[in-house]
Amino acid sequence: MNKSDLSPDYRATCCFRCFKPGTLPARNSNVNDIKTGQNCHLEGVMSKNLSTNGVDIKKLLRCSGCRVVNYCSLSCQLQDWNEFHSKECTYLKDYLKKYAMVPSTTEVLVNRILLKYKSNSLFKLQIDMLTSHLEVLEDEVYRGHVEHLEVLEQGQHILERFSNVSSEYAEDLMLLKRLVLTVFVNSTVMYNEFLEPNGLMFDSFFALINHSCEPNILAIFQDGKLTLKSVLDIKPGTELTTNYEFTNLPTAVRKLNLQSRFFFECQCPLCLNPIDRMLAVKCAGCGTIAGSFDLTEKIGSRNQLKMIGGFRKDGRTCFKCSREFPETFDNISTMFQNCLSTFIKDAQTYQVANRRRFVDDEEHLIKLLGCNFKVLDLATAIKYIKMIQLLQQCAMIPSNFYLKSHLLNLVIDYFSESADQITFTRLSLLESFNELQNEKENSVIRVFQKTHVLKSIALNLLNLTEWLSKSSNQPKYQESYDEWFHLESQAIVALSSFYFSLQGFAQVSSQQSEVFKQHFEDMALAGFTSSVLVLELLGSTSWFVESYSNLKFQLILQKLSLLLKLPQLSLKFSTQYYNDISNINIVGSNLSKRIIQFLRHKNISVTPQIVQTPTETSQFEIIESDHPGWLRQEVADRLSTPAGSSYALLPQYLRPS
Ligand SMILES: C[S@@+](CC[C@H](N)C(=O)[O-])C[C@H]1O[C@@H](n2cnc3c(N)ncnc32)[C@H](O)[C@@H]1O
Repeated sequence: MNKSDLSPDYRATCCFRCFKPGTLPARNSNVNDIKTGQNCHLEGVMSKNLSTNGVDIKKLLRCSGCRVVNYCSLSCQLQDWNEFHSKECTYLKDYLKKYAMVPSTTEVLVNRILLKYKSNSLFKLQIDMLTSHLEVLEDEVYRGHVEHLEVLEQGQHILERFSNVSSEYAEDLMLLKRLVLTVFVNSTVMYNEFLEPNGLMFDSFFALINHSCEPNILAIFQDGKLTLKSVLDIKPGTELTTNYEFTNLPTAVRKLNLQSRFFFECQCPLCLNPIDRMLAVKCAGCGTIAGSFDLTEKIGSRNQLKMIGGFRKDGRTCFKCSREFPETFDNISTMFQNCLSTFIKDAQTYQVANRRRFVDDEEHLIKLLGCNFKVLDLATAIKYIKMIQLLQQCAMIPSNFYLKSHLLNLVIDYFSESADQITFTRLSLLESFNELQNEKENSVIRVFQKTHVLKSIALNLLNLTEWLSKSSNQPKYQESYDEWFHLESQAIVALSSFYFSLQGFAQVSSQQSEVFKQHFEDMALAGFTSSVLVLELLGSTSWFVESYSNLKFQLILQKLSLLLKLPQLSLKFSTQYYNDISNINIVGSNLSKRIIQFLRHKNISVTPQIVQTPTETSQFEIIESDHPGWLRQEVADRLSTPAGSSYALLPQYLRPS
């Protein structure tokens, strides 16, 4: 769940009924218009499987009545027709006609809920029970809360469109308003097997589960079904909690997001802890947290890294185990500060805030900041908010593979002038990759452009693979280094600062630093980081296995060295680099297969380990019942079995201790 996921349109990527991946029908595809006795409109024929670079994706069938929804098969289309679509088809058609655009996924969902609400009394009862926060939003005071503006604006748009399309809706605006809010507060973004978002789900029982930043269950979507997995041992009677917000964001960011989308102040132990574990510096020896950055404090102040007694007086020795930190407290603080400043600069450059007009509105801003930020002048405060937004966007790259697909969306949103100028799906990336292979003949290295992020990344990947195929130093890469860095800077700097502040930096003792330096110089890091970014963006790889922390550290050091204007390091090719690449753990990524093919073609041997996405353990379907208490008890009872070993792929913080 994330507020930015409220309204994307997923219909072009999967079947509207079973969520199997697919692509839109070709515009001039064969039309085979079959009308059944039930007036079901069918357009297109099931085409041969598209096979691009080994990806098999079916072309979808489009309903020729509304031309809005798509299905993978006739059977899905008929099922959907019987349950919902026959009742919404005309409405969607009118909508398309009136607005020359298709309604967002949220709108379609609200419409379906409304239909069921009116025809099913049990469902109506369940919906009426759910939290909508309508009262809060009717309250003038809350309307001034900037963090709710986005939700309010979206809600308002939906209402306007609904009532413009159909007079029926205009008659019952109050109900519609409540349903819209109910959907906002209670719906969940679904993910496909590649962990890419592919729809919005509403389940009146799942909606009863509260949030925790340390949840005990994880919602998984498979084959159109919602499954709950325990991520901790759960004793019968324990309240089930899931995470509405990404749990590995800094506390301040999590809280802001939860407040703005779900209207509550999280009081979980993690949020109440003054130490923000996402911004903590830990001792590599004993794990003691030596300090933690506090985003609520004034930017520009040295006090940003809070001392909490983990360092001895010399500022670089662990209080508990006497291990020496690689840097003094002050240096760490300064470095972190520098990373943050870069964020701010980037944010200004790309005018992220332009998309969030309210940030520039002084009055709103002051309301948003409230008393916590009195110390900030307005200009600093604006910078601060921009930075928070960037953190939100960038902080989610590492460690949690459930975030990758989300990042993908953010990247589209962030880098493109208009989100629909670029379709950043796996398929399009692969296509661009091919396209660029030809372009590469001319040795063009593109400077990063907003609308060309996809191509730039693909090109970087191409550079990387070419680079890998040669054993000598490549001076041209040295020349293009700045461009590469530019391309990656937004995401990578964020990543660096986070990992630097997390375990990465502290894992390196001073004894190791020489070794690292050598290793670091030896690595073709610019290429490396590109490849990681690509793999990460594809959302289908877990990070690494053996080389995990090591490589991550390389990445961090490199970026930090640039930020801190340390001497440029030469970028030499090394066999170590191959080894590291081959250690990447691949979760069925087609792009990864493509890379491997490419590398093999260049006579580079790679033996990736294929790891399956976690599937089997502790799966329980949610079955409709008329009593929510039943759900909790039943599921809690069943989930009391210890979480099994198949959780190895879960993010660390979700693993049973
Ligand atoms: C999906 S609903 C969860 C079910 C809700 N508690 C109910 O009884 O209808 C989301 C809403 O529950 C409340 N909520 C969920 N988790 C919470 C938490 N950890 N602390 C406070 N309120 C929470 C918030 O009001 C939020 O908007």
